[in-house]
Amino acid sequence: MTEPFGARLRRAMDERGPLCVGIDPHASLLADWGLVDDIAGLERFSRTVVEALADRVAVLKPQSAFFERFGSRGIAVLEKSVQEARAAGALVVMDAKRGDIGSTMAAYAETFLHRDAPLFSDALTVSPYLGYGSLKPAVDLARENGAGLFVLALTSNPEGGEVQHAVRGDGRNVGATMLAHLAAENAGEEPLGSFGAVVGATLGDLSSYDLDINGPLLAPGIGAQGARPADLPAVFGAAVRNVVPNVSRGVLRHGPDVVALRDASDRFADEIRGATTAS
Ligand SMILES: O=C(O)c1cc(=O)[nH]c(=O)n1[C@@H]1O[C@H](COP(=O)(O)O)[C@@H](O)[C@H]1O
Repeated sequence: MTEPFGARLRRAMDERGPLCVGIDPHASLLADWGLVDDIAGLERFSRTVVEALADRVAVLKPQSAFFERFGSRGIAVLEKSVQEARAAGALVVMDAKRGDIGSTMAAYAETFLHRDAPLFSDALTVSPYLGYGSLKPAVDLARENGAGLFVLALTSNPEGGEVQHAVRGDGRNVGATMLAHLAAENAGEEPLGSFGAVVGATLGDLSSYDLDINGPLLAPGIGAQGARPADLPAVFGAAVRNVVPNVSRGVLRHGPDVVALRDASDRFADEIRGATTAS
């Protein structure tokens, strides 16, 4: 049986530190790197990030949208990036934020979470806002294939609150409910469950939430969205040990020089280590 994602992630976090760097080939970043906004530019950008970072960070997170905008050739670049990043030792979280119902959700799951699929990734970001239960085909297939999910619970963007902070009849808000579902999913798993939550590092004090889901907390928002590694202990409290902080533009803007990308990533990794071990 394949080792579950949660166990593989825990080991990677212990060995490499918890930083997740995004592969987000924005048109503006391609321009800053002196690349044309075309398939060759996309290919060069992604290859450079993988070459620079896949052997040192725990997780790389390609943002599918930036590849999809080039159509089938963009998807081919995404496939190659995922495969090369995994071969170099990074875990890959595919950021595609999929969410659908029944057999359609099952097809999305087959796309990213079946071990034989060309886009197989260690984990996938998913949206539970068609109802947490709609994610069941993805949960099941992830379990079968040793993969994981990151479920959008409390997102980093200010607009997220109108859905996620909505209070239900039982007095609990929607985001807290998603965390509770994940805690149930991960119950009894050691050393860490495979079903994570996305919880923005930008959100300030989250002590009113039970973040103890026995699973990873993907924390985007550091760098370009204004959060800093030093904020992590105040935002996450004791759950900081399970936080996978994500930085995309904050690292990528230092390219295309491979050494500069590594230095930027190492600086974030050091700051995160300093902030989270001091807590
Ligand atoms: O699921 C995500 O990764 C995600 C969730 C969220 O709440 N906020 C968020 O910014 N993200 C993603 O994290 C990355 C953040 O990029 P930067 O703001 O450039 O560091 C982007 O790929 C976003 O799509």
